[in-house]
This record gives sequence, C-alpha cells and structure tokens, in this order.
Amino acid sequence: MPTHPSTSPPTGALPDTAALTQAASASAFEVLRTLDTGPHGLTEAEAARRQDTHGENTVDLEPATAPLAATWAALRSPFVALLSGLAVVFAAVGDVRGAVTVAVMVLASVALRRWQQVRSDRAVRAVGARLVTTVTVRRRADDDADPCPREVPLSDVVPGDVVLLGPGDVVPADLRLVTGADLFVDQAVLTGETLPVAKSATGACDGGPEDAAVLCLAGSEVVAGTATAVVVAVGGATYSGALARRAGRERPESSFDRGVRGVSRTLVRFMLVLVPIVFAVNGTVTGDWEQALLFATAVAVGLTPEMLPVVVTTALARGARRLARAHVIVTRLNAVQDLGAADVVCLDKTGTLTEERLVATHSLDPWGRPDDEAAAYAVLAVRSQIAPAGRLDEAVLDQLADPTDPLDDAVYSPEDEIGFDQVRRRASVVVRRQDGERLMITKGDPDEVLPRCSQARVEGDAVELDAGRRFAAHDLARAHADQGLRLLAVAAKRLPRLGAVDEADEQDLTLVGFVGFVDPVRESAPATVRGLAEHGVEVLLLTGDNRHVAARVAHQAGIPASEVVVGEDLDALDDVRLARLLERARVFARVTPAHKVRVVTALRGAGRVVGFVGDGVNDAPALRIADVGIAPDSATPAAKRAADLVLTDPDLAVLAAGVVEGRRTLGNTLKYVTITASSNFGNVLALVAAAVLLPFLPMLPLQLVVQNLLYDAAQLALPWDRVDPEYTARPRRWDTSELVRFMLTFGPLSSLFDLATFGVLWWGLDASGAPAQFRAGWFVEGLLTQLAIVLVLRTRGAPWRRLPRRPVVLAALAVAVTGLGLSFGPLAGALSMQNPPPVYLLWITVAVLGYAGLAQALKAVHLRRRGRWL
Ligand SMILES: Nc1ncnc2c1ncn2[C@@H]1O[C@H](COP(=O)(O)OP(=O)(O)OP(=O)(O)O)[C@@H](O)[C@H]1O
Repeated sequence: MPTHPSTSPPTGALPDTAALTQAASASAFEVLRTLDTGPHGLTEAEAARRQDTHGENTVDLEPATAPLAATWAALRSPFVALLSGLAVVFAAVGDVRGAVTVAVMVLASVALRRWQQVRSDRAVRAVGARLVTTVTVRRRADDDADPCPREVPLSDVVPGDVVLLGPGDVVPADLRLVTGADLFVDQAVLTGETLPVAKSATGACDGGPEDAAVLCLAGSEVVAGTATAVVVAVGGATYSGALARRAGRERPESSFDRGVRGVSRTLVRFMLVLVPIVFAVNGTVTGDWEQALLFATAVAVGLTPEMLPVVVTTALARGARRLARAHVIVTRLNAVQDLGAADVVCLDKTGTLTEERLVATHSLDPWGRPDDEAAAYAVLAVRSQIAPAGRLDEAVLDQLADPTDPLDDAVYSPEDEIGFDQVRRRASVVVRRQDGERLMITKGDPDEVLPRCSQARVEGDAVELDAGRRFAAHDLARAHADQGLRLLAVAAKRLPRLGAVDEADEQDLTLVGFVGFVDPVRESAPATVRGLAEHGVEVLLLTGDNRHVAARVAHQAGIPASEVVVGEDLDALDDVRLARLLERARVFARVTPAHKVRVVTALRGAGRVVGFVGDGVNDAPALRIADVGIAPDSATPAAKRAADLVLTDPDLAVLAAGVVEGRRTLGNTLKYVTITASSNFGNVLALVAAAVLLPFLPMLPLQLVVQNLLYDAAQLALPWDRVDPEYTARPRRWDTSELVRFMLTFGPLSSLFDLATFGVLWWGLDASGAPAQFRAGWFVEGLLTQLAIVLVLRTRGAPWRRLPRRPVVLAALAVAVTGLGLSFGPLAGALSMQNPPPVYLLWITVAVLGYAGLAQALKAVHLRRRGRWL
C-alpha cells in the first residue's frame, strides 16, 4: 500500500547493513551469481519457491502507530493536561472525591479519543490497502523461455528478481543496479534529503547503503531515468524495513493544522486573562485562597472545549467514510477538512484534465505529410529504452508498434540512453545496427528537439533545416495543438562507431518527423471546473506541455486562458512579482516539478489554501507540499504515495463533491468549537460577577466540571448534524478572529441569563441561605440553556425550519434529562447539591425560551453585520 512515511527522521539502532555493503562493493555480475539469478530474471517456479522461503515483500512504510505512542498522543492534549492539573489541585486540598471524579473523566476522555483514533486509523488503512502498487519484473515461464517484463504486485517480489525501474516507480525492495541510464532517485523517505540523488550501475560506495550509487533502497522513488536492478533483500530484511523509525515526508503545516493551533492559542489566551482575574477577585472577596485556587482551575477547565479532539476525530472519520462512498480514498485524515478549506485547486493536464490514456494517432514527415518513418523510429527508441518513461512511451508501444517494422530490435540492439526528465523534455537512445553502425534517436517536445536539428529528412534524403523550414515545422506543431493534438518530434543522427555519449551529442540531428497524439480532455472536465468555481474554488492549470496545448486544454475545460505563463517566465520573477502574477494568471505551461512547487508555495504564502491534483512523478513534490494533495487512482505510485486523497473514480466531478463533504466536516467541528467556547466564556463572565456579588461560590468546581462534561457528551453527536447549504457554498477554514467575535457577542448574552438566574434564586427562591440549592439551580439552568443554544446557533436559519438531525436532538434530550435528574432527583447530594423546589422548573422554561429567542434575534443582527455565519 502506498502510504505516507512518518515525518520524523530515522533514529534508533541502524539495521544490519552487511548484505547491502557486500552487494554494493561486488560487481553486478557477482551479485547476480550470489543470488543464483541472471539478467533475464527468475523463472516463475523459482520465484514462487523463493516467495515461500522469504515471505511476502511487505515493507509497510507507515506502520500503524504503536499502541503506546498513540495513547501518549491522546494524553498529550492540553485539555487532558488541564483536567489532570485540576485533579492534582483537588488532591492537594484534600478533596478526594473531586480528585477521583476528575481522574475518571481524564481516563474516559483519553479512552474515547484513543478508541476513535484506532477506528479511524483502521478505516484509513483499510481503504489504503486497496491502493495496490505493482512492480515490473523480468521473469521467464521456464528455463528455456524468453524473458518477459511482467507487472506483479509489490508483495510478490522476491530476492533474485530482476526489476525494471522507470520514472514514478516506487523502489519495491533493496536493489543492486545492473544497468541504468540517468537514474535519479528521491530518497527523502529514508534520509530526509529533498534533492534527488543520482544512481548508476557502476559507482562509488562510500558511507552507508543510502550513499551507495549502485543501490536503490526500498521506499525511495524514481524521479527520472530508467534501470534494471536485482533484488537483494525484501520485506522486513530491507534497510527501511529494519529501521526502527523511518524518515519521511516533511510536510508543511496544513490549513487544518494551522487552524487548530490558532484556535487553541486563542482559548489559552482567554484563560490566561480570565483565570488570574477569577483567582484574585475570589481570593480577595472570600479571603480563602485555597478555595480561590481550586475555583480558578475549575474556571480554566470550564473555558476549555475538552471534547474538541474527540469531536474533531469523529467528524473527520465520518467525513472520510462518506468520501469513500463518493470514491475518494483518504490517506491523511485531516485532509478532509483541508479539502473543505481549499480556495484554489491546481490541476496538471495529462491524466487529470485529460483522459488517462493518450492515443497515438498518426505519423508525419517534417512537413506534415503522412509518413510512417517517425513512428518507426519512435517505436525503436522506446523499445531500446530500459523501460517506457510515462504515458507517451506507453502509447507509442501499445499503438504504433508493428511486428513488420523495418527498424525492429532484431536488427538494432540498445547500447546507451540519455533518459527523459521534465526539464529536458526529451529522451535519446543509442542503438547499434548488426553491421556496427551506431544511431542516436531523440524524441521529445518540438520546442526542445527542433533547435537541436540542423537537417530534415525528405523522402529518404536530408535537407538543410533553414529558418523558413524551421518556422514551418514549429508552425505545424502549433497548428496541431490548436486542434487539440500533441506532436512528439522525432530526430536521429549517425554516431561514430565508438565513444561515450552525453547530452552534448544531442546536436546536429536530422528531423525525421512527428508522431501525433490525441490527449482528449475528459468529458467531466468543464463540469468539474464549473462546479469548483461555483463553490468558490479557483482552478489553475499547471502542465509540462507547451503553451499551445495548455491553452487549448484550458479553453476546453473552461479555465480562463487569456494569459499563458511558461516556466521560463516564472524563473525571471521574484517572489513579490510571482505573487502578483498569481492573482490573475490561471494557465502555466512548460513547467518543471520545481515550478509546480514554487507556484504552490507562493499561493500558500499569499494565504491561500491549496489543493493540488496530479498523477505523474513530476507532480509528487507539489502534491506533498500542498494543503491537500490529490491523485487519481491511475497515477504513478510516487504520486499516489505523496497524495492525501486518491480518486478511485476517473470522473473528476467527485472533486466538487469532496469539497462539499470537507466543508460539512469542518462546519460541524467549528459549530462545536464556536458555540461551546462562547457559552463557556459566558459562564466564566458570570463566575467573575458572582465572585463579587455573592458571599459563596455559585457552583463548586466539581459541579462545574460535571456540567461541562455533560454538555460535551451531548455534542459528540454534532458530527452527524446537517450543515447549511450556504456554509458549503464557499471555502471555509478555522478562523480565530471570527471565533473571538462570536465569543464576545454570544458569551455576554449567556451571562445575562446567568445573572437573572442568580436573581431568581436569591430573591425568588430565597436560596441565599442555601448555597447547595442555589448551586443545583444554576447547574441545571446553565446546562439546559447551553444545550438549547446549540440547537439555535447550529444553523444560520430559523431552527424550526432547519431542523437538526435526530442524533443531535436525542443526545441533547438525553443529557437534559440527566441534568434535570441530577439536580431535582435523589442523586443531588452526591454532587453536594440540594433539590430546588419544582416551581423552579418554571424559571428554567422561561430562561431556555428567552435565551433561545434572544439568541435567534442576535443571530439576525450578527448575520446582517458580518454577512456570514460561523
Ligand atoms: N517519454 C517521453 N519521451 C520524450 N519526450 C517526452 C516523453 N514524455 C513527455 N515528453 C515530452 O515532454 C513534455 C513534458 O512532459 P511532462 O510529462 O512534463 O508533461 P505532460 O505529461 O505533458 O503534462 P502534465 O504536467 O500536465 O502531466 C511533453 O509535452 C512531451 O513533449
């Protein structure tokens, strides 16, 4: 399963690297011999036998969090720390009942969180397991059969297998390279280093296995180039399998992480201001500083939404389950809310906006006349590569290869290769004919290949490619692009019989012609772009292809393409000018992976929440640093591994549905945070007033904690609630200033009713001489009004029109009944309370209805003033 590696660098004892060191210092031939295999690979029978001995090749790159570590994570929450602090204070002042009650609550909250985490981890891993990664191995049916490249699941790879690597592949096991061309591997998963490293079949072997040029270690990713390699170790015996902890994906803080941090910090600030005030006022008024300390700690707890971690995890897990039903697999749980927060989505072209499969349609001579030679050269070139590099090569092989080809590989044998990468936008192979003649074939983007041609082939002869002819050739590519067709330029030249070849030799080529491809825009693309725009999400196109193709595809998909920016233009811009450009430009062509990263970084720097949808190896770095990385199921393993969400339905329309689901998840979480923080703030204000006005505490700390937890228990149903359609219509994120505004508006309203309750209890019920009754009165009024207010404020509309879902109402009712039972029933004494007279129910009814009515009125004012809700 392609999973995210954990984010910490590798620590702990290093694995036994003797076998790898030996494989690195021996020649490829010796390694093959030691492993009892050969360049043609194993027979199927031998592979099956070895699998019995070595077991499945299952290096889990992200093992399930160890139970202890997960429990520690649940314990580490600031809310648990607060409750534990309170338990300690209870114990210190000798209140054993209080200490035990709070300790039980801490355990319950940790257990609940832990249980939720286990459930959601399991769900994420279960869906992730559906993302099977395959590997190309060279195997033979039996000893006499010819070797044949075959896709096998990653788990079926065995020691001695010969593996074919190409861009985008995840290295399936620890490998010793046998042959290779310009192989670059991203080892961030093992070493944390961000730049790809060069690997080759012959190379240095200093330092550890990760430094050995001839070794590719399980879990790393091929960025460019191709290679064949023999498997040295599989599964737990690999370098990464034996590391205690693995390095990985240093991913920047996402919008969700930032939001949770910001809100927690705001609540802590409120606490830092209010708690000392309560402590000072209460201590001064009563002169009992021990009691004041207890009380101040209780206030801190009262202000905290203790169940936040549980509500967040529950909402996310529910969102992930619903997304799975919409064919979106979630591999990082928080990404659900990041998707809801995204206000810009970058799409790459091939395989995302366009169909998964390219169709090679025709072969042309340099002047655009039908002619098979370019196709024949392209097929020979791809066949001579160690492995096809991407969709274009696959289309050439699948659709153009003809067994009667005059240039077939029985006549030509591969000799060397200068691999494809997104910066060069071209690839070359060197082949040798049986008579010894050497030929270089270069294919690639016409913009890259044409400047390297000095001649062009016309009916078997070569003519000079003068300025006029060169212009005509460029024009041909442009005209095809305008009709939605892509051209791959194919050129060749004769080489001296001997001598090494490098990029400098890609000169003086003879243009053979072009191969044309149809890269049809998906039918669902325009609706997707429209759907996202209607939900307030801007769409950008970032492609490695040329500007004409980019403009055409953007136009067909409905992305404004009046300005097409090319990668080279981006290089010339500093960050400020890039930020300005990003305010208007939507289409970017000829971009490299580094450009994609730069655009995503700049957007994030401008405060945008960025989604990135890509499928190629060139997209992996941008997928990693976006707030939410999304890959289609057909993506390369490297892209899928970097992504947070995988779309199992090729129809992109799921994107808009996913965005709405993310917002629903976020909406229900923020309801809890905002409403709870406001009512808690109101309670604390009432407590401050009570500290001045009353001769006794209006509620004991333990009663405050129980009230808080009862309320929180009801809110555990919030993730199941409906969300206003207005809420899901535009991007949403955790917004600290909005939270503060909300607290300052609705908190005092709650305090107003608390003070009125104090009045009723003091004068109406004459509870002035019976603090235990007074406390029971406030306990139940506070709880019921808080429960009622959630039902009013959960929607921007009229609560009787926009009804909550049943679990929310049932949970509120159950808790209300429990609260009434506690204060009016026989258990009141257990909480040091005394039953108020039944007539007090009348005031509770007035308070609940009055508070709800006023809150509804204040909501209308807030809505009018702010133009938004929650
Ligand atoms: N295997 C290949 N051999 C030679 N040239 C190639 C090969 N694959 C792609 N190219 C050329 O390089 C250009 C850039 O390719 P790249 O893979 O970066 O982008 P893309 O697949 O066209 O677009 P996107 O970034 O939207 O997926 C292509 O337009 C094509 O002309």
